[in-house]
Amino acid sequence: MAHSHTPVPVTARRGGPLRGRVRVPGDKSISHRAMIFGLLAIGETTVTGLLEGEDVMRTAAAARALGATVHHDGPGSWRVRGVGVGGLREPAGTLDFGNAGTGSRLMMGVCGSHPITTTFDGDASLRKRPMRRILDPLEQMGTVIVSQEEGGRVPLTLRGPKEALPIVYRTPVASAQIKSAVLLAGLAAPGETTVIETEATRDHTEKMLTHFGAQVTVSPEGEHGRRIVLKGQPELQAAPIVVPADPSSAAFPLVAALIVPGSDVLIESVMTNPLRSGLLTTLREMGADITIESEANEGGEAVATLRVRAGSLKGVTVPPERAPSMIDEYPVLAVAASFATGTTRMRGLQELRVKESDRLAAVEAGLKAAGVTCAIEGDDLVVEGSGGSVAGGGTVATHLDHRIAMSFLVMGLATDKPMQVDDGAMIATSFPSFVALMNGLGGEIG
Ligand SMILES: O=C(O)C1=C[C@@H](OP(=O)(O)O)[C@@H](O)[C@H](O)C1
Ligand SMILES: C=C(OP(=O)(O)O)C(=O)O
Repeated sequence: MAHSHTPVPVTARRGGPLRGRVRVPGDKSISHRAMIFGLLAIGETTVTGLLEGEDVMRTAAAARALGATVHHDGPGSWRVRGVGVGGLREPAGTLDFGNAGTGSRLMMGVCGSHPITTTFDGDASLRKRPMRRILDPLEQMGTVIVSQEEGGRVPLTLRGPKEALPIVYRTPVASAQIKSAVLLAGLAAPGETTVIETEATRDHTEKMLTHFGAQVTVSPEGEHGRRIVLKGQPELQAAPIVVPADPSSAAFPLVAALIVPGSDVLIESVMTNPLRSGLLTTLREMGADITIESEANEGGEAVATLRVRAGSLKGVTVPPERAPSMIDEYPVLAVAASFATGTTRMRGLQELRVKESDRLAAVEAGLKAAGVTCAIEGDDLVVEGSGGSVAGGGTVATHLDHRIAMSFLVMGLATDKPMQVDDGAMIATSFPSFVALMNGLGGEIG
């Protein structure tokens, strides 16, 4: 599959304070799931606020290939007419998920429990990411792995059983993608499918299963975990979906406003689901000036308008059990930590090694390119804060990783010398309007 693109270098430089009011695009996790639930429901699902990033568009294309009718009515507004659980059509070609771990892994769960053969592929980043974590439970449910690249990588082909077996599955690592793949596979199985997680991860799949009429029970498991039980073979009924603004995207203007002196920014209606809010907790512990201007509910999720003002930050230790609730925000937290006074230790980051890039290594290299002292110690990242002034001036290798690109562009808005990233093309996977939005606040990115 041809995936080469011409790298687009992008530079960020320090200018005046950031000022204004913004709303970031719809949540990526919920947007993928909107397409997937739309496909699996009977009737027409309407979606508003959908993230129209490349990752979600891949999931929309896969939903079409599996039999859904997908209409785009206007910005963020979509309609999906589904085929129902059990009704998937065997796709004519390979399902190409590009850069998207979430889309590919959740769809493996969907397809793997249906009696069809499906081939999954993606870009050079996705081809490096571990899929065994999805294939293992699927094999227990009766899926045949027809072919796979070494170590369970894409391209890979699945053949689903006539009727999937329900399982009880304890996720080996804290991962909403594993949990969701097993629950989505369990939809096609008779009886109860159970997922047990030791650390609670984002709960969008459970909430949307309930919203679409499935029977799901969630109970606590140990100190931080959950047990989720799904009754299989429900008839999912189409239901409207309102996608709230993505806290993982909001993290970029948020951290930028904290580190660019004199900034005062309002970020509208950001989803504050506690399983996604670890960054807010951590930044507040660091002394960040973040206040809530208003609170509301959008599509069953709490949202809040955040007012963020620049100010001094202090280093903190981030406990490992907080990782699931801020997993994608560590790169930009490391940027904030570079400007803080004192040391920030982020503990238990092993999962960062298997994201779009090895984010532990990419963050360490980027911080060093900017003149920041940092180290990886086991699974921890330790950043020595500069107390406010960071040299910058380096070029950061982004390794096809949108969050690495955006994090170091945010950094460049506050460093003494500009920061360049080698390729900004992947920003379009999750936040296509990033550069325009940041520049609208007064940033100098281009
Ligand atoms: O379920 C989801 O929507 C996601 C789960 C997380 O991945 P893991 O499940 O691999 O931790 C996260 O990093 C990803 O961006 C989105
Ligand atoms: C890890 C991420 O996404 P995915 O796993 O869907 O590629 C992310 O968006 O930071």
